[in-house]
Amino acid sequence: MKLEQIKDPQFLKQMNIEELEELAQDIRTFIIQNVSQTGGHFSSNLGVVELTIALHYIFNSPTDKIIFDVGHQSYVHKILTGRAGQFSTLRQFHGLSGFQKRKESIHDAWEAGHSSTALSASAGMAVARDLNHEKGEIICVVGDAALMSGESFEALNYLGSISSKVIIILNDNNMSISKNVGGLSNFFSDVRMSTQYKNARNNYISFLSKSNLGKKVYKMTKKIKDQIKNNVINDHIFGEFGLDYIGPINGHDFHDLLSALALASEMDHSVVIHVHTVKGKGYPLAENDYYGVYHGVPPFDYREGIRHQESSTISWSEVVARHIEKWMHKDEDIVTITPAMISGSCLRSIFETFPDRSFDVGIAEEHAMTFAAGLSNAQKKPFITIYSSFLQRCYDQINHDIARMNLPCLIGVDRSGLVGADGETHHGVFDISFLSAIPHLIIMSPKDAQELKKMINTVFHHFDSPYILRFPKGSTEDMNVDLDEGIDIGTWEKIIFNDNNPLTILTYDAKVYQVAQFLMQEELPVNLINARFIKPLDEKMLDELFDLHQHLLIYETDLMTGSLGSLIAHYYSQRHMPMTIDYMGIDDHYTPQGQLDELLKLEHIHIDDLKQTVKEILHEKRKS
Ligand SMILES: Cc1ncc(C[n+]2csc(CCOP(=O)(O)OP(=O)(O)O)c2C)c(N)n1
Ligand SMILES: CC(=O)[C@@H](O)[C@H](O)COP(=O)(O)O
Ligand SMILES: [Mg+2]
Repeated sequence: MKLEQIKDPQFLKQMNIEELEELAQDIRTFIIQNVSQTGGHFSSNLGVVELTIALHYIFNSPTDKIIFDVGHQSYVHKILTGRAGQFSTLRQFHGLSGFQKRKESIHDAWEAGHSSTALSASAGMAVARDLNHEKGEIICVVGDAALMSGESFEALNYLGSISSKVIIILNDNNMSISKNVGGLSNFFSDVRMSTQYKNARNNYISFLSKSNLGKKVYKMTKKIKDQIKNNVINDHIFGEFGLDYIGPINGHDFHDLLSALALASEMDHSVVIHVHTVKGKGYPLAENDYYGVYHGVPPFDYREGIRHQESSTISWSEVVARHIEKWMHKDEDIVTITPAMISGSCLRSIFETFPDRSFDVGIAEEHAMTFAAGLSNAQKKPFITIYSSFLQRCYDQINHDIARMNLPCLIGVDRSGLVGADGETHHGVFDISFLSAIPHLIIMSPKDAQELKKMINTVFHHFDSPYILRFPKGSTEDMNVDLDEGIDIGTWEKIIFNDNNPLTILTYDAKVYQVAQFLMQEELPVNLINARFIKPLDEKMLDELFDLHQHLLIYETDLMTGSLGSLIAHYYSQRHMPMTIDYMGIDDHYTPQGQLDELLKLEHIHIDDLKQTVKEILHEKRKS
């Protein structure tokens, strides 16, 4: 079938099971061929092909609203709702989003990117529907890992206590990005279909095969309906929450799926349908992918699979992980914690080398942070590595549980700055702003691998405070540093400095190199300071800049409000020290998806924008 011709899911209603199966095959081939070209979320989408088709078969979107938790597995939904033709633009600037997006389609009723929001949102939408006396089901598809996150539990607890109905599809593939963890995941693996439900379902399936299928597929006889209804299981964990439960069912079998969804649509109470699927289904390398290599893929040749590319550079995450691993060999009190990001944070080797001292706590950022606080309180030395954007989840834990008690730890803030294709939900541009307000934190943003390693060394030499170490997505050159080499806390570095230069640029991270290169090439009378500690500020240097009557240009690629520029402005204004300062950074809005270069240009913070600004300031100075 030509998937690009699909306008909306109505066409499904006329199909029989064989046709649905053929469609599933076509969609799988489409995803494998397209996503391997553009890059994007691969295996989660291959796993939900039949499930998504079945959902659109039984329900009527957009009257019925289908919400995908996280949204990284909504590609099949996008194809069935008329967006197959846009897949060549997936996750690109102005292109198709990698998540559900309300402005993209009337079939996208909710949008996310962070995990575990779907149940709470569904509850809100269901209550609003009932208050407005409107019709329509609210259906949310939640992965087994996303379900185990705190917010999902809060919502489950609440849903059982209200009369508004939500249909919850638990998409259980026993995988998070990598293997799923935790007690509940073991419990799910042990759940077997109750014999009673199995019998009732088998009756329904035999009814289906005798019927003419097509549109009638979900019109069950009253007898079969009652038989199944009476066997919806309540003595189950979801029963304890006050929710009905159907399953587990085979998420790649249309008979199973259609019967369970049809039944759920007949019920008048919130119900969980437990669906077993195989993440990566149909692409063997992705089906057997313990570490989540095929979860989110770069462009690759699908005939060969993802190949390791030799490169002269190394990811920032890998630099951090390897150096921490060295420290773990030296100091047995150091422990490593990740909230479900072993693969993205390059922790595989640490987990294999130190199985007793490395902890994947699942998608549980809040727990990860307070767990670290507990370890620190008991004299362990926790290293928690977490993406900047997901750090937003545990603000209170950093503030209340770590910083307030000044518990020593190292928080690695990965993917800080703009991240590119994941877009506005994932850009790590807020962390300086929200962390700089918290007392006791020491915030560091190194310019290269050498400085980063010295910072890690410094943390473990002192281990007296909570330290924040920011590093971006992408790669850098690795550099050798011994474990005893440190750096003075709160000191900045003069990269180019002449007292007579009228202008000083302050920046941090790898931008230091870009700016230095430009200044040296053009031989401009401009100073450059590596403001590698965002907190504490180098007050001695700030005072010196004041004494030298320097005009300052603060160049950031993070949110401007609350960031380094704001901290410096506050420093001078509090002391009544008048300074002329220009600021470059991201304004008060969300940055969309796209390649880094495109986004920097969009935000007017590209190195070319800096060059322009510097020339304008110097021109003004020459005039005056
Ligand atoms: C708050 C938050 N933490 C971490 C992530 C990163 N993340 C995206 S998908 C995913 C795994 C989701 O697993 P599951 O819900 O089981 O869905 P599956 O991919 O297995 O279908 C993780 C950890 C995120 N998006 N949001
Ligand atoms: C959906 C999600 O949150 C993750 O899969 C994220 O896309 C991973 O990002 P990286 O590719 O930067 O690890
Ligand atoms: Mg899963």
